Amino acid sequence: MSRDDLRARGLVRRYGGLTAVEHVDMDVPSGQVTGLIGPNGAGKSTLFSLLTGVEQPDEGRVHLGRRDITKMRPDARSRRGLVQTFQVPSLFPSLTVADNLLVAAENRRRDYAGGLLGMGSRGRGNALGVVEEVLGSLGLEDIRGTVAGTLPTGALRLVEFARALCARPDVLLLDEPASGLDAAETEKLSVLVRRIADDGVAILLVDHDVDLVFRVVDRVYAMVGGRVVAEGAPETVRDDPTVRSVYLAQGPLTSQATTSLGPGVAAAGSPAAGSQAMSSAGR
Ligand SMILES: Nc1ncnc2c1ncn2[C@@H]1O[C@H](COP(=O)(O)OP(=O)(O)OP(=O)(O)O)[C@@H](O)[C@H]1O
Repeated sequence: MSRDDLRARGLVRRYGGLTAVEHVDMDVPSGQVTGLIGPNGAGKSTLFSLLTGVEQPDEGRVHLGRRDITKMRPDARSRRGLVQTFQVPSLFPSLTVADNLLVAAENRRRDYAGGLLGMGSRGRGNALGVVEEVLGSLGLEDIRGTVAGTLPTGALRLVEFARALCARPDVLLLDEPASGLDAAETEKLSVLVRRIADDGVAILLVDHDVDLVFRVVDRVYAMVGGRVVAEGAPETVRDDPTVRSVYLAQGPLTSQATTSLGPGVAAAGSPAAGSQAMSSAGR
């Protein structure tokens, strides 16, 4: 196991009589994109919250590298390199794009900051450098001075992605990053996700756009009713009989077909994840 892999074992989360996540094992290795799919209510958001620390499991453990982070709060996980994006972008609406990114860059974990990029010794100057690098690599220079609250959805989502990158993640958890994006924006996002993973970051991609997930990931987990029903290479999971039966109403699960789950299967996201993002936006 690499220093930066994320690993979950035997995770269980119950809400009263309902088991939302039932003995789930998951590996999110560095340098790879790992996908998580499943129909409405499958347990994706709950599992995501167990990985970020927003929720505590009733059973099971979460490890970041060799460190057991099961009891660690979300902000402490973030300082150790486990960074997430939110379904509702968690930006300061009255700050410019560049200032939003600067806040994220300056909040980077201290232990890492003194190392790779010399943040500890050169402080704000290097945070500015990180912001410039991320603005450039995502092609966001033109909107650097735009107030975040005035941006359209597509640009907002890219800035949210940029904010997460400014925190220099080892593990990046992406919650519905393509929600509200058009085809061109989704394509741009998928190229970026792939590039970040190729740079050695461990990425977990949770999205209702099954086509996007199958196109981008190295491995995928499919959840139904709180359990992982299939896992492996995208082509293996796509052909799994249980996965096929769950998605049958959506048409063939080919990497060419547009298989975003329709209204009968998908929802805009769980209330828990949404409220978490909203409260984060109001920091
Ligand atoms: N805070 C909560 N209290 C009670 N039940 C909950 C809570 N959060 C989630 N659930 C239930 O747990 C199950 C899994 O929900 P979850 O939101 O994790 O699924 P999901 O796969 O993310 O769905 P979606 O695709 O709609 O976001 C559902 O039956 C849901 O109603």
